[in-house]
Amino acid sequence: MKLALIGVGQAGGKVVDALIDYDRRTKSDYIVDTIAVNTARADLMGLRFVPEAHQVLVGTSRVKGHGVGADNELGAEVTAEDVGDILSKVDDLPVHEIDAFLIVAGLGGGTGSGGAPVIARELKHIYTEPVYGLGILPARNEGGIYTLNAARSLQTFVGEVDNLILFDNEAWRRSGESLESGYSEINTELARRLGILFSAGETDGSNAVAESVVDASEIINTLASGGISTIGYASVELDRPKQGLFSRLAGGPSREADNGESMNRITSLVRRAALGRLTLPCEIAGTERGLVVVAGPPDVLSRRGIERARTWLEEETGTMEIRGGDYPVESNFVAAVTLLSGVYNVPRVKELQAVAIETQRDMLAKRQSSAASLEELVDSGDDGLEPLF
Ligand SMILES: Nc1nc2c(ncn2[C@@H]2O[C@H](COP(=O)(O)OP(=O)(O)OP(=O)(O)O)[C@@H](O)[C@H]2O)c(=O)[nH]1
Repeated sequence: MKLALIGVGQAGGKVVDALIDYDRRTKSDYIVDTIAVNTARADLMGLRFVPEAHQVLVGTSRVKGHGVGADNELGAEVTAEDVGDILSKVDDLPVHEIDAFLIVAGLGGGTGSGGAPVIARELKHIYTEPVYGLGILPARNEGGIYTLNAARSLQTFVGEVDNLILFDNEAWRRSGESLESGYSEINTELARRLGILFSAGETDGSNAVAESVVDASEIINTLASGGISTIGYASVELDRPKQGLFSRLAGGPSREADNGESMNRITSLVRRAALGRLTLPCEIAGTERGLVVVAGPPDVLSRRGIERARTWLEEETGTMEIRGGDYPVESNFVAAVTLLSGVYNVPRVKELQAVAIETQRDMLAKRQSSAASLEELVDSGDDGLEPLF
């Protein structure tokens, strides 16, 4: 499946960088083009793979290239004011080659959290291709304002995109790591999941052994549930010599994969992917739609294994809309990716909303009490001075 990526804010840009890096190293080739949008000049300069010509600095007349300091209302305003500059960059992309847009942003800050929904709304207005979001939730220890931003942005963003894939930093952070090296590792994990999912939909059918390959329409139909999605992943190394890193297969041996070992490997991988650490932890029962992709060398891609895993996921989620297929690649591992779309039972989102309501109430109370204190202070110094105006 071919995508145009738009990274908004610092996290958005860095994650897009990580996705491009994975795409190039593995030759998965699902990214057609990229754009990075920011209010901070320094963040754009830090990008490694999004070329300068594809970068848009917004809000210069208001924030002079210094960012919006976690003020997501300001992030939304300046993005809306300069959205013409972003749209003219999108206009330069080969849109006829893409299947969808993916807008990537951290939802806890100001630029990505405020700007991403604005860009989504404009793209949906102009283009017929689906517009998906990839939103990153802040970790708990980032503080109230990040939580409040994320809760508000989530509500707006999910309403503007065709589907919002979420990644929760809280579920992925590890103690004892510096913030930067921690982010770099989790961005790579995220890139691997999206890389396998979206490049699976890129298999062109020329492959003689690819009998049940996933295609772009299956990904689009799965995401068509709307709402929020989460992605699971599990992999196992094969006991055989390494072959390349992860390159697409062109032709290959005939399929002799339906033996018990290959079948069991696949069913156990899919269970681990769906029940292990998801990009957004949630209860999988009640999921609206799902997709299972199993990637690996064709001689171990058991179709019966994938079918069994698909049926298992139908039972676990309680929906009949589980699609499944394989993705033949040269590798010395087998990997399963599960895309669960339209998930509702998400404790973290409920928690974010509850904390955000409390933070908003606290902020309002503090604002009122500061206003009262200031009035008291000024009044107490009543020395007969006339106010200026
Ligand atoms: N996974 C991941 N999350 C990140 C990364 N960098 C920042 N974040 C998260 O993204 C959130 C938003 O931060 P930024 O992207 O820096 O904020 P911004 O959108 O640039 O907005 P302002 O800095 O306020 O202008 C933070 O709360 C972090 O949770 C990253 O490299 N990877």
